[in-house]
Amino acid sequence: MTSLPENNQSKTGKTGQPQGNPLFPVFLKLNQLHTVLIGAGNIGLEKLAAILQNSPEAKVTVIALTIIPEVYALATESEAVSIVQKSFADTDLDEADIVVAATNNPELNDFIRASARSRRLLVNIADKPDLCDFYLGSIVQKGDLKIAISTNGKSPTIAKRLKEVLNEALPDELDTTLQQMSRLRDTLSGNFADKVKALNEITSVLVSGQVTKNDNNGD
Ligand SMILES: C[C@@]1(CC(=O)O)C2=NC(=C\c3[nH]c(c(CCC(=O)O)c3CC(=O)O)Cc3[nH]c(c(CC(=O)O)c3CCC(=O)O)/C=C3\N/C(=C\2)[C@@H](CCC(=O)O)[C@]3(C)CC(=O)O)/[C@H]1CCC(=O)O
Ligand SMILES: NC(=O)c1ccc[n+]([C@@H]2O[C@H](COP(=O)([O-])OP(=O)(O)OC[C@H]3O[C@@H](n4cnc5c(N)ncnc54)[C@H](O)[C@@H]3O)[C@@H](O)[C@H]2O)c1
Repeated sequence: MTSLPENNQSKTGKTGQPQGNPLFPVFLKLNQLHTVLIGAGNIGLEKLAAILQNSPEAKVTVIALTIIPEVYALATESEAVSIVQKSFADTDLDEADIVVAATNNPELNDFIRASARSRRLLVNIADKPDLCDFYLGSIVQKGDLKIAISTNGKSPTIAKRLKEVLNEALPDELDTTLQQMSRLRDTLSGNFADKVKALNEITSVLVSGQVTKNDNNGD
């Protein structure tokens, strides 16, 4: 992707590491967690679609006063999604593990955030960075490979464009390589350090630069 004009050089911090996005990425098993999604308009639909595209078996309860037909249609594709047509109440979070809100009411958003935090639940209020404990990312997927992109909220549009660039650039064969490596990993014997060494030697052809010291720590 080409830079826009006046692109500044990235800064580095005290440790020499690049400064910038301080968010810590994680990959959640939403089929084992209960997501409560409040709001079922266009933005609620986008969030539900993003959840189900990534985690088709995600357990989601959608709570909203009005529900657009597309949300019903999407919900029928998954047994783990249920829809409750009602006004949001604090107790709707009693069984929740994680909360995503997409309502058109700023006071309600504040109330949902307060309800979630009082239960120590992580909450995302769509498009309201100040109210979020976490952001949704733009996702590139090739089989078992998944890359999540965040711009630290600076430009979701760039996250989306970068996803498109990477989707084009990454070969579909990458997943074949992943499956082969997974099988090979299962067949390797010896101690942990030997296995890590073997796996790094086999994959060294994938990178043009030198093997770094971190390649041997097995994390
Ligand atoms: C990645 C993605 C994931 C997803 O939502 O699934 C995502 N937004 C996507 C698209 C998108 N969102 C918006 C546009 C219109 C263009 C524009 O405004 O830029 C487009 C582009 C489009 O639709 O074309 C509107 C928007 N979004 C936020 C604000 C508020 C603000 O910035 O202050 C406003 C203005 C609202 C207004 O003006 O009222 C905020 C957030 N949006 C985030 C995620 C989080 C930061 C992620 C990061 O760190 O980069 C964060 C902070 C919180 C959150 O919502 O989680 C998804 C890409 C899907 C894909 O890959 O295709
Ligand atoms: N639609 C867009 O393209 C867009 C783009 C950027 C930002 N936004 C913002 O995102 C927010 C959501 O947008 P939208 O288009 O999905 O709105 P929407 O009006 O279509 O949907 C809002 C949802 O919130 C629900 N809701 C409201 N009060 C409720 C309550 N007390 N209890 C339960 N549910 C309740 C409604 O029933 C509805 O399902 C808005 O604040 C909007 O300004 C929308």
